[in-house]
Amino acid sequence: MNPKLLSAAAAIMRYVTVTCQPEKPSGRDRGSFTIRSRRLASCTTVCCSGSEPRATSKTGEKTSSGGKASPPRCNAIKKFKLPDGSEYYGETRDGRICGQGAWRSAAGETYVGDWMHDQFHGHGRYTDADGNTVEGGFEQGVLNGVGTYHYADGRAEVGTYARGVDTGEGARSSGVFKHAPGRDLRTEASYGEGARFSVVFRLSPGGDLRTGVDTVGDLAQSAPGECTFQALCSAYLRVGPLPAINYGEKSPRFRGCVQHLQVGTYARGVDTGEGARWSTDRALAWRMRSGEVAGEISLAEAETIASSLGLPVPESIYELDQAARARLRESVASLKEDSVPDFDTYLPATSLDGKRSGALIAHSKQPLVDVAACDAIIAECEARAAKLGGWTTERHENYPTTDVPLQRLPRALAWFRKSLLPDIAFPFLARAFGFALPAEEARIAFRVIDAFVVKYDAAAGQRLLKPHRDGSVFSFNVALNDLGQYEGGGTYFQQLERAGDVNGAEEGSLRSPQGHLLAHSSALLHGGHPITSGVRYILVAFVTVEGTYSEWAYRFYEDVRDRDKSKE
Ligand SMILES: O=C(O)CCC(=O)C(=O)O
Ligand SMILES: [Fe+2]
Repeated sequence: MNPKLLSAAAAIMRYVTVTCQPEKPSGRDRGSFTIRSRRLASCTTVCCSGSEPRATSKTGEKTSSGGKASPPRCNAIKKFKLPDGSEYYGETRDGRICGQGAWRSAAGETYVGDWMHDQFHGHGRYTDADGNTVEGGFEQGVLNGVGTYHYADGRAEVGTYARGVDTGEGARSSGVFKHAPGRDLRTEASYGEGARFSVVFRLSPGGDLRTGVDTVGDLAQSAPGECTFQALCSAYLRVGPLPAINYGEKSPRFRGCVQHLQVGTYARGVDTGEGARWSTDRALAWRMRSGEVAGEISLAEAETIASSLGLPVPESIYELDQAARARLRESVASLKEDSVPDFDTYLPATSLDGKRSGALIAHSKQPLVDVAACDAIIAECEARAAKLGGWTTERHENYPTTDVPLQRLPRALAWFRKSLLPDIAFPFLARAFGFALPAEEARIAFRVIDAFVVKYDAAAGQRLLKPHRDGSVFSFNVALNDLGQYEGGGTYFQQLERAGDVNGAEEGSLRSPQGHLLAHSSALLHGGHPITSGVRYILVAFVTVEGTYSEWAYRFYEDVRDRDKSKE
């Protein structure tokens, strides 16, 4: 991601001195930027009124954690548009960007923080259009010093970065990678419990891209030297096997997330010291050395690395805050084993030790999410799709859905973390699958690894989702619109179809009215039943359980899958 910083800063550099059209200085109007930096806010209101020069930051904080420059003196707050459609709001000096300010590109990237000579310089936070964020010290447009990455898929990394590691032509622009021949591009991915692999993209001196699975060391695929991220991913996907995944069957029946593939060390601003990386669910951690994964480590070791860098363990984008966690703990503790469940169950099963029984599918009898919340999510999705070029169709391996990931929907994501997970979905999972879980504490040990809104449209785009198994332990979906808005549809389960119409399931499909929640073991063969008219929206989430239970999760998944397959 960081090479983008270079091109972004360079683009500004080219335009700002020549063409910027400053609007009336206005110290308080922050335009439409989301300004997250407290320092910026204090600067705009306190330090930089009119043309008063500013000697030091009012907060007394260091200007940069990596850059050595003394704090620049600003002389005006300006807001302007650049010819490429990007916008800047903040301090300037002699017609150049200098001091503190916020920038947003037409594609949706943002940078909030310190600037000098039209470049990111000092302390700042850059977010690319996919929601990947890096926060730390910058020097002349590249990350320098200590920094924290938050990847859009939820993984995070801390490390020490230094300038001057020139790896050639590395640059990422609008999803296109240009590579220096001979340079290795390494990616690695996590597919939930015990399911991980890494993959290398290697360029031959002739510029061909070769991809392969790291553990196999066999670089089999070749593609042109310049390709999109998607092409990188599909090049990998054609290479095929998921070496450590061992879910027993190869795709195409496995639905995982292409999004989990991340390109690492590939351009300037490379991390040069020791760092740590975490998986999305924070169940796994790796030691990072000079931008390379240097082996898996315990969570405690990763925490030690972070604190030696003076950084906290990065929070997961799906993490519950303290208050939400306390509510969840309380509501799960008060669950009564013998009360009548307010959900229908399907596919009876026993726990792995055979001592408790329950079911693998649970469907709420009542709406659990109110109409306003459902409508707001659909509206946010459609607004975002209209503004930023549509729904994604390529995030999931083999079984893509037309979806928008929740990290691109800030309001929906906040609601999901603060309300849906702790107050509705996790208690529901605890209740429905408590029989299968290996310990009491496991009832509050759920972790989301991916969440997104899917749109099925009978007239255009996706009408159905073919049978598959998800790459998580439990999956749930919330029906976001009313049954009257489409015909057909619903969540299909092969076993329900085989068993005949169980409990109102038609052709094996459970049709949920708006606001209802349907949760199931991810290992069941299931899909999106075809819709024949209208539009269907659902919110889908893939859930694992905390690392302590990974052994259990692995066995549970295999057990369900094997029994499911034996019924095929
Ligand atoms: O359409 C449905 O109800 C199922 C969706 C699903 O299985 C998925 O997105 O993985
Ligand atoms: Fe699924």
